[in-house]
Amino acid sequence: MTTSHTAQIIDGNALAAQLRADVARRTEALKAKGLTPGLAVVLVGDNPASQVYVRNKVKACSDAGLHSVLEKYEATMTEDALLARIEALNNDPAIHGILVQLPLPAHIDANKVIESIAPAKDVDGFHIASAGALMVGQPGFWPCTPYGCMKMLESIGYDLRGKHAVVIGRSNIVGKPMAMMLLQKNATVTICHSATPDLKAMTLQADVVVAAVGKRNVLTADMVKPDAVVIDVGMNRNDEGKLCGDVDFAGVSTVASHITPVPGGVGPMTITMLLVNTMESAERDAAARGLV
Ligand SMILES: Nc1nc2c(c(=O)[nH]1)N[C@@H](CN(C=O)c1ccc(C(=O)N[C@@H](CCC(=O)O)C(=O)O)cc1)CN2
Repeated sequence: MTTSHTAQIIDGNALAAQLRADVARRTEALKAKGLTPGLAVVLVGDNPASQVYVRNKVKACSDAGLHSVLEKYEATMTEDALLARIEALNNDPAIHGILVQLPLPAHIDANKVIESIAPAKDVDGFHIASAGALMVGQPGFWPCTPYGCMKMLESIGYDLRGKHAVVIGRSNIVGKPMAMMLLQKNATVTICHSATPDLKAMTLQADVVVAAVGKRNVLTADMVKPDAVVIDVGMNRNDEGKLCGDVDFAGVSTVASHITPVPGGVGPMTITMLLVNTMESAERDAAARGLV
């Protein structure tokens, strides 16, 4: 007799809705004390995907009751002009979070721009001060995508202590901070990347796999230990043009205990954690002003 196994899906849309409802409640509480959380979203250029993301961020703010401003600039904007705008937002008391949508046009140094954001308003968590704070376990903003992955693990009551987590991908905004967050929860962490000689040998030892490479079918069923938890951060298009992740979802679902889908998994959590970080920033401001 054969038994078929299907992993439980961790539904990013449902979890995002719960977290956004909590942000909305906290926003109301802050407004009652006279402070409205505010987010500035800065877009330079006309990248079509970026236009959709910034629209979604502004809408998410308005749905949760946060104030937001969308600053859109031509692709020809100079780096100096952008730095001047960020300086103004750093000094604007109505703004608790600043995000500059990436990618930026090639003539602008993205690192320089990110480093110009005041760490206290770095709700994307991309500033070196935020990365350093995460590394040493100090308070600071965590980058939204890996932070969302941690919330997904928390949502299934997963205890990372003593577990082996394998992160595939070493980007500054997902892979590296993801590894630090898992380590902070006492997992044993392995980071794999394009120069890892035998990826399968690593993933077969993993209790948790986070795939964040940006390449289809990086993780297939034969590479997964039975009952592992699989988090898919990838966003790719298949041959039919349909959105898909880095993981062979159908195959891996027959082996894993839990899995995140694409779309509807990590993606919706990214914008949600941006709201959470903006709310935290506003709450810190309220505390500093003696309002709470
Ligand atoms: N300043 C930033 N720039 C960029 C970030 C970021 O976090 N901060 N991340 C990405 C883009 N991004 C948000 O900006 C983002 C990407 C994808 C999703 C999402 O919800 N994906 C959905 C599918 C959407 C679709 O159907 O196309 C999903 O996976 O379910 C949200 C945000 C680069 N730039």
